[in-house]
Amino acid sequence: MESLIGLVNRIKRACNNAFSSLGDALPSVAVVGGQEANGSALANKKVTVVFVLGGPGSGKGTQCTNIVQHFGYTHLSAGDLLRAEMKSGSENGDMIQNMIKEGKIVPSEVTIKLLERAMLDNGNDKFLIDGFPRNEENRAAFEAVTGIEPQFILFFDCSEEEMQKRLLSRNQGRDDDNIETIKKRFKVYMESSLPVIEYYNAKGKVRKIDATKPVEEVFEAVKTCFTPVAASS
Ligand SMILES: Nc1ncnc2c1ncn2[C@@H]1O[C@H](COP(=O)(O)OP(=O)(O)O)[C@@H](O)[C@H]1O
Ligand SMILES: Nc1ccn([C@@H]2O[C@H](COP(=O)(O)OP(=O)(O)O)[C@@H](O)[C@H]2O)c(=O)n1
Ligand SMILES: [Mg+2]
Repeated sequence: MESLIGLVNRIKRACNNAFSSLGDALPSVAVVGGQEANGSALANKKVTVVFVLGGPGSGKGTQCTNIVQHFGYTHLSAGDLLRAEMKSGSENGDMIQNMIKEGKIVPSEVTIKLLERAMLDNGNDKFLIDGFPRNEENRAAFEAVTGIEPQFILFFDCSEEEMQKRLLSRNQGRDDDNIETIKKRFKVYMESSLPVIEYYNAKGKVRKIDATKPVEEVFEAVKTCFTPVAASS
């Protein structure tokens, strides 16, 4: 018997033949992991995603650890995934290392693959995606590839002075926590990442938190963003 995918593709071919004068051919259905998907294996896994955004050193990672403990999400840090990929000896290792050292944003293709794999490999269906999307290319590509619309955006708003102080005393041996790279990261944040936050703000999806306060106070504010969601699910 003809498979569903075969049938869909046959119908599309027929439509393309019939309407070829109308322009681009319709895309074929991709088969991922033996299942039908729209270019992403995630199309078959229903997931809830919260994007955790804010400048370098604003406290994203710290608060994600707290959220995981209280609200059952799985924390995926785009930066951590890229650093692990770099250390794994991947063919993209040198490129990732250079981008991080320069404070630049790694092409979406690489980061999205890592995020997709992490979500598929994890049994949980609720994810905090920390430090992504960091520019318009990240945002548009993630939406196009995965079809995932974030539940909301947690935005840690912090002064540059405070973020710089925190980064310089983070002590995690990171190549990019030096004053030269920090300045570059702040510039990329202002020019490329803030517009993404503004994009979601216009859609009413941003929960803004004053992140200059001490960790415990920030978490009190964070809790108010999650409690209604947790109670209703
Ligand atoms: N509210 C806070 N007040 C003071 N220091 C903080 C606060 N939140 C995080 N830190 C510290 O600042 C540094 C950066 O925090 P981190 O969570 O790694 O930020 P991000 O992931 O946004 O870069 C870490 O050393 C962390 O312990
Ligand atoms: N979506 C992302 C996230 C991080 N990165 C790279 O990884 C670096 C560190 O990101 P991070 O999220 O770990 O940094 P913090 O904001 O936590 O300090 C960034 O400066 C980028 O070079 C990226 O290219 N694309
Ligand atoms: Mg971080």
